[in-house]
Amino acid sequence: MLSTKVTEGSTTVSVPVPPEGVPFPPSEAPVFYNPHMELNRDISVAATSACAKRILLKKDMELKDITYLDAMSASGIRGLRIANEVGITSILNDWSDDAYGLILENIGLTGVSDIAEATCKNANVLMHERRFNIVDLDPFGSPTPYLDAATRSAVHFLEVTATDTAPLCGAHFNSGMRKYAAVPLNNEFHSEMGVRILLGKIARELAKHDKGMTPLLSHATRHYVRTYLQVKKGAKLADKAFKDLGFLSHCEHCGHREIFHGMAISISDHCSSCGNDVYIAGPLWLGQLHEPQYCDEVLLELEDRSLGTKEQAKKLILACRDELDIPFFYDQHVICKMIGVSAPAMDMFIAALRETGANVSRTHFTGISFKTDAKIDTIKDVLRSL
Ligand SMILES: C[S@@+](CC[C@H](N)C(=O)[O-])C[C@H]1O[C@@H](n2cnc3c(N)ncnc32)[C@H](O)[C@@H]1O
Ligand SMILES: [Zn+2]
Repeated sequence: MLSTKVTEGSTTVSVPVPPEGVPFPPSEAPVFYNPHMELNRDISVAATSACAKRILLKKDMELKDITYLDAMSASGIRGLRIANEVGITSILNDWSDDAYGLILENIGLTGVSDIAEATCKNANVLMHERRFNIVDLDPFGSPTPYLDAATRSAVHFLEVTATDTAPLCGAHFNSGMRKYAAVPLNNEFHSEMGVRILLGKIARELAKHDKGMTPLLSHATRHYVRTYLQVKKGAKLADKAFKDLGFLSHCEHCGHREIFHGMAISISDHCSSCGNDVYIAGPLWLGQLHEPQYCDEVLLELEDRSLGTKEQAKKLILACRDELDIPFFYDQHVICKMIGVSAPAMDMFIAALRETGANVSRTHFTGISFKTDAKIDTIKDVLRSL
């Protein structure tokens, strides 16, 4: 295998050069490496370090005794960065022999053999056999085939990437139904819907193992969703998580949205604002996507490090931290089109909406989106007035 050295953060590993003519990202290359996921990995290093510090606050253990499973390692770059840049023990697993060989080579290259272990197993088998303080899933496409084992294996934290955004966001409806057992809506806030469908699925998988979850940070970036969850054992905590599951209705006629907490509930299929038929999505996670204090911990970690995507990462985490805890956003351009006005500058619009007494924030999802507790009619009145 032709290889080249890449450095991310303070870690250098060997990665394959994809054969000529192989489309990018090179999922057909002997071992996968996607340079466009550096942002994802930079944030993972900072976020996992913040998780490790939280474990140390509660447990009498040393940093190197904390275990982090990189369940689908490929070249090992993610887990090796965690070992090298965070100092906890990484278990680097991949079922491909080519990947396993490269992981062994990279452990030597990075000089972390005292806190790195390579395994070559089906991730599901490994996660059913062993428990880890932190479990990280970074599969091709959907993480759903691994969630039963991962939610069983993760003792303190679970980190998940999903790149199957088309099923999650409603563009591939049947596939989304099969994988997530949830109804998505392919509308202007589908990206947030995708995050909430993924979290809803994880909450239900954790509940099977009598575990509850607290989302610490979740973001939809480019072609993927990434989430960091604190996991806690206890049937009551699992039951509590169910209170954060529910449904959302969306009226495409007037733009009104409504949420319904719980699984055994009755939902009107008529808009309470204009009376037209609504679309209903769910079950979704309706609770928090981010814990502001954790976001601050991650920001501190980012500040202390030399990272290729540092400024981009900080901007993203700040946007997540400052987002209102409301389970949907509005797209300013969609509402403007609905009422036939041109879109005003976002800052001016947000200031004017705040003057009505409403809470308003931007979101990390898109530059033209906002969250608010104002009613749709108030939003429209403000847009008409500008
Ligand atoms: C998206 S890549 C991982 C990328 C890597 N985490 C990174 O940051 O560069 C997915 C990897 O999962 C491996 N894989 C797929 N299914 C697996 C399974 N059931 N068990 C173990 N590894 C698996 C593939 O061989 C591939 O190397
Ligand atoms: Zn309506």
